Amino acid sequence: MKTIYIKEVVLHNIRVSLKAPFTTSFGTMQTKDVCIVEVIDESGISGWGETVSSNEPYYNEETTYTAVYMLKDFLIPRIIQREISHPKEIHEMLSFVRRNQIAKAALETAVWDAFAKKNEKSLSEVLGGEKKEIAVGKSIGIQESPSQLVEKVRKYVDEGFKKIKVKIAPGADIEYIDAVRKEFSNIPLMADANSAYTLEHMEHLKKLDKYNLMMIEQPLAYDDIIDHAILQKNMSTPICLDESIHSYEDALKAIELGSCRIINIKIGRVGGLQESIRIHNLCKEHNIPVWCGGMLETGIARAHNIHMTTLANFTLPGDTAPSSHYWEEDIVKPEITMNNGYIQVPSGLGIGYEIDNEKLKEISFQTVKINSNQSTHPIPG
Ligand SMILES: O=C(O)CCC(=O)c1ccccc1C(=O)O
Ligand SMILES: [Mg+2]
Repeated sequence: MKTIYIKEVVLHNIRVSLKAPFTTSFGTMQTKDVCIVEVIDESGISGWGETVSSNEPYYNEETTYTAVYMLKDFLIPRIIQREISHPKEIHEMLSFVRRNQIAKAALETAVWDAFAKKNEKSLSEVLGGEKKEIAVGKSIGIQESPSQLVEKVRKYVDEGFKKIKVKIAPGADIEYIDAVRKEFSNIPLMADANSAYTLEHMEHLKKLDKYNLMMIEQPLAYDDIIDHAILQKNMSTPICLDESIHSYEDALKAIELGSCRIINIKIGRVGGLQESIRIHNLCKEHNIPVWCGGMLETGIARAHNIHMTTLANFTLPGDTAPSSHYWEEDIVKPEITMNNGYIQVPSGLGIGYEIDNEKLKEISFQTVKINSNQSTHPIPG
């Protein structure tokens, strides 16, 4: 495989607006700032990544601007003007910085894209993926009433989505799930609580067991794996962890403790594609199915998600809805589309979608070019 030399990194800061506000137990999102990371190698190939954080540290501790800061002052200086023999090395190279996984993933995924392009392969090929198409699910935010939720679910079932995920929180849970199940007795259905409950709610959460849900995602605290193990022993619905899993080590401990039976892998949350692959392989060995979570990404990070989902143990549909479900305008061409609940994996080089440079320029409010280590901090290596 050809190595790449990282000549320059360009940070394009953009602001995007959702077509409709998205409400979870931790808040409502309408717009967000995204830092698009462009890694340019010596032959002029560009690889693309993005920060999948939101502007507020409510899902996890990172925000778009903590990520931008980490990228500029620590992460880019570590890899700029260096030869990279394989992108799987990046995670280790960036490990001198504790956590900040979303910032690391934005850079690491861009290097994977550039490396795949340099070697004239699709991202899926260099990751070792197998599927040519991936099954897609839809994540639905908290609605005003159960009947409004039922209408949303009807719309997405009609569009062909292979899994319906409903956000829940205390006060918007049993009634909502009950209404959906009454109307759709057989659809693949799950709930995501985004850490809205504690063990005090155990008897309440057990009421969900009768609805034949595929899983309940992250019911308890964002950093917990102990209480989840207790809850899992007392609930028949499989627990899926999202927020609690930041690394291979976290996944290993959660599996050993019995904290979950399914894991949602988000490239941003675990610090990149290499760590995602390690978690995927670990889960495969332990018969833990995985699926690809979403962070309301633009087309760039969704493309990474699509390629990652081609790995064999992504056996459940992911939160990788088509472009038209998110932003007023996407920045990839052609936009990501779905057919009967499947997205065809692009076979072009790297992420396989072009960046709409005109649009990117139009919506960038700040562009920063970095082509040398200008950090005032000591950077190892
Ligand atoms: O991108 C998507 O469609 C998934 C949306 C979603 O559920 C989500 C969006 C932002 C932050 C956290 C989550 C989550 O999976 O918990
Ligand atoms: Mg989640």
